[in-house]
Amino acid sequence: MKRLLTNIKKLVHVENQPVPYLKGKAMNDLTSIDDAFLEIEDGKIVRFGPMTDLHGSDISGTTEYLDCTGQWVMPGLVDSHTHLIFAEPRAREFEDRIHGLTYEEIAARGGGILNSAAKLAEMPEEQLYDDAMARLHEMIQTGTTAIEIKSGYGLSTEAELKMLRVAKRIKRRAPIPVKITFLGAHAIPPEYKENPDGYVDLVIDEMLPKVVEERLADYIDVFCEKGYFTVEQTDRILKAGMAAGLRPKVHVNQFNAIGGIQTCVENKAISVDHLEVMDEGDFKALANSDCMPVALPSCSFFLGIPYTPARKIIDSNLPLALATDYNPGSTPSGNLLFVWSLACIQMKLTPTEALAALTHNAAYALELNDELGSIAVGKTANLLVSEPMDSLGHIPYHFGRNSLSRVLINGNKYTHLEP
Ligand SMILES: N=CN[C@@H](CCC(=O)O)C(=O)O
Ligand SMILES: [Zn+2]
Repeated sequence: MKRLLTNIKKLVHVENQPVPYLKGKAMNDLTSIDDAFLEIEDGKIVRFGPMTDLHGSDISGTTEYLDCTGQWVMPGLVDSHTHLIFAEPRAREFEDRIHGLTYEEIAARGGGILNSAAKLAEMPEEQLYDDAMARLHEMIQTGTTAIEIKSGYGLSTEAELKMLRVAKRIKRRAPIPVKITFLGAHAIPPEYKENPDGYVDLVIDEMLPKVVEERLADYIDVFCEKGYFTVEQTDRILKAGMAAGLRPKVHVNQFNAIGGIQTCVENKAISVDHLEVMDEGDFKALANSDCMPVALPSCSFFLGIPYTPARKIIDSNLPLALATDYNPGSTPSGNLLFVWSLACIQMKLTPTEALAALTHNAAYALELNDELGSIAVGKTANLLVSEPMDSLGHIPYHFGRNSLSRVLINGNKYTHLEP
C-alpha cells in the first residue's frame, strides 16, 4: 500500500540523520522543505523531498494520492504524560477552587487524588476501558499520535493492577503507540496516613513484583512533593523500579523544589515532569544529563499555578518536551493543540520550539524517537496535515480551535475533519 502526499506547501522538521532529541537553539532550527512530496509505504515514511525530485521518478504502485496544496505537513504530536484512566470528573473541586480553596487544601480534606481513587475502586474495568478509549479517540483528533498512560488512582495492590490491566488492553488495541507508567506512589492512602513508609514498602514489596510479573508497565513514577512522597522515599522506589527493569519518569517540583530532580537524574530517569518551581541546583542537575524536562502548561493554566520556566530551560541549552497531564483534578483536557498555544502565549516559546517539544522531544520522553517525532525515512507515518496556512504560528495563534485538516496514523487517514 503506497500513498503519496503531493504539493505540500511546507514539510516541517525533516531529518536525514535523526538525532535522539533537540536542545537549546536547535529546537528553533528545524529543517523544512517547501513545495514538497512525501511517500508512505506500509505505514512508514519511505521517501520525501521537493516536488521537483518527484517529477520523472518512479511512482508506480501508488494506490492513493493526497493533494496538500496550501497545507503544511508535520510529525504527529506525542503526549508523554497523561492520567487517561479515571472514573469521574472532579467538577465539584473545580467550583471549590473558584471559591478560594487551593489544590493542596482540597487534597488535605481527602479530595483530589484520594477522591479519584475512591471512585475508581468502584468502577468496573470495562467502563474504565470504554471511557479512556473515548478520550483517546478525541485526543487523536487534535493531533495526538502516541501517548503515555499512568496508573495512580488505585493506591491499593488490587486497584493499581486493575488500572494497569486496563492500560495494557488499551495498549494492545489503540491505533497509536502507548507506553504505560506504574504510579503506585501517587498519594498516601488514608489507612497509611500515620505510616507512609509502610505504604512505600507496599509499593516496592507487593505491587511492583506483580506489575513486573504481569508485564504491565514500561516506567515507574512517584509524586515527589511535600505532603506526598519525600526525596528519600522517591529514591527508594526509583531504585526498586530500576532493579526490576522499569526506568523512572517522575512527577517532581510541581509546588516545591525539594531536591527531587537530582535524585531522578541519579536514577537515570528518562524524564522529569511538571517543574513549575525550579532552583539553580535543578538546572545544574539537568545539565550534562540525558533526562528530558517535561512542562505541563495546561495544568498551570487550570490550577492558576506558575508556569514551568520553559524559556529559561531552553535558553540554558537544555531540551524541553511538552505534554497535557490529562487528569480529572489538575488538567481535565487532553488537547495538545491547546498546550501548543499556552507554550507560545504563556511560556514565550516560538511556534517552532513548541513543535519540537511536542514531537521530537516528547517522543524521546517515551523512548519512541526511533519511530516518531520527525519526518525521516523509516519512521512511522503518524503525521499532521494542517489546513491551508501561511505560517506555523497559525496553529497556536488560533487557540481553542483545531487547525488540522487531517491526522494520519500509519499513513491512514484517521479522521477527516474537513467538511
Ligand atoms: N500532581 C500529581 N498528579 C496529577 C494530578 C492528579 C489529580 O489531581 O488527580 C498531576 O500531575 O497534576
Ligand atoms: Zn501528572
